[in-house]
Amino acid sequence: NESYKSEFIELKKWLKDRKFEDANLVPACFPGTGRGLRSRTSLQEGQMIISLPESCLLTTDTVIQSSLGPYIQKWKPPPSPILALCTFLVTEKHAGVLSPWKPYLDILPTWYTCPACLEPEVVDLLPKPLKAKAKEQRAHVQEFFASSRAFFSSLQPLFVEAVGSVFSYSAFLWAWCTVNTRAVYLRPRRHECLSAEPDTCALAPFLDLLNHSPHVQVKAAFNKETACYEIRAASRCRRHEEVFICYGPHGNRRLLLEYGFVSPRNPHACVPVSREMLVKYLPSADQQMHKKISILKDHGFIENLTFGWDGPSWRLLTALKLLCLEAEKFTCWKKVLLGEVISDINEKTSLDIAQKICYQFIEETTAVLQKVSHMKEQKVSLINQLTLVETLWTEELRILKASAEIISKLCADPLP
Ligand SMILES: C[S@@+](CC[C@H](N)C(=O)[O-])C[C@H]1O[C@@H](n2cnc3c(N)ncnc32)[C@H](O)[C@@H]1O
Repeated sequence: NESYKSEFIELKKWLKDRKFEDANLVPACFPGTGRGLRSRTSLQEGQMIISLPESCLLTTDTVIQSSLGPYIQKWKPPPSPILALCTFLVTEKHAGVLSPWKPYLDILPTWYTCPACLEPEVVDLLPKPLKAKAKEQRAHVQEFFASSRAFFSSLQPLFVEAVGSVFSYSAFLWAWCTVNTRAVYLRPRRHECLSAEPDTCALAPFLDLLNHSPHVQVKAAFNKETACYEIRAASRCRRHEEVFICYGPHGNRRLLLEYGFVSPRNPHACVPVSREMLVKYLPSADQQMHKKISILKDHGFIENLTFGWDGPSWRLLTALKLLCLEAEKFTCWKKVLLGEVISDINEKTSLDIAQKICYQFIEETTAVLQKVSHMKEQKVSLINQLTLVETLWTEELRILKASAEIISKLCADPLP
């Protein structure tokens, strides 16, 4: 239980002043998921989990009505909605005790584990496609910061200190991560003084203490009639247990990229197979290989080929069956895409290749895990970041092992 902590007592008072009171949800620290909210009572399907009045939400309306408003209205080209929110967070954090948002700012994390915040040597340990996206994210935030500097300079009259010291890269990165990992979605709004990019983010104090579970369902939206952001349970929650919401049916790579965490036993998690890996174990002398690959491309079968908890995906097996088609059966390619069995040999060869790919992945994953474990011993300061990466790979190894077992069964009895 964390509700006795002074920052939560202050937050509760602040929320009460804004017409929000909740006796059921209690901030607490949970093994595995960290800080979140616990329910004092059991929650039934359809029951309201939380209903947060509009007066508690931090949106671009809040920013425009603040002392930043006139500066935003003057600035050309108009700042984006995200820039407005980030600027507000940095400004209010800097204001300290003078900020009316202090009780909320005080419960925000002081650091994040989004890829943009990870050390380059940790990013290097990520799976290749995720590594590329992590680098893109970092480059995006750096470029966003660099291109916003002139706007920050225009705010100098609001500060005693040099704006450069208030709007440092680390302060901006913190604000960007706060918005990106915690904001809820609101229907797009439009302000003439902001750019045309979608203005859909709102920070929702207290409500944003709810952690994600891929196993729950909720209904969340702003209710115009009650003027509250409401979340209703779509599945049951037992009393005294952590209350979860679902951020979306995301796999672990996406959760890490967007929110900086990984969900163990995530049913949406999978291990993707790249194009290079798909063809690696095929006979190189196949004259029809180019044609086969262009058929796969034309029919959208080259992306999203995965190993999952329940084995190689249907798409992966179908792509492999087409790539393994014997020369004399090539004309049957349409039937393959429709899921028809062409021959025993085609079924067997494609499964063999799926197995080889899976075994290679298992080997590679085990090697990375060893490297991470080594680094954890040597770089103690990076332990949190390394543990995150380790959890991702450990989950992927579990998925691959589950897939390998299923393939072995299918190999023993390909046409049950
Ligand atoms: C909206 S906040 C939820 C509250 C947050 N745990 C806190 O203490 O402020 C979202 C962040 O919580 C963490 N989180 C959410 N669900 C999680 C989970 N199932 N496991 C671990 N961390 C989780 C991630 O850091 C994520 O970026």
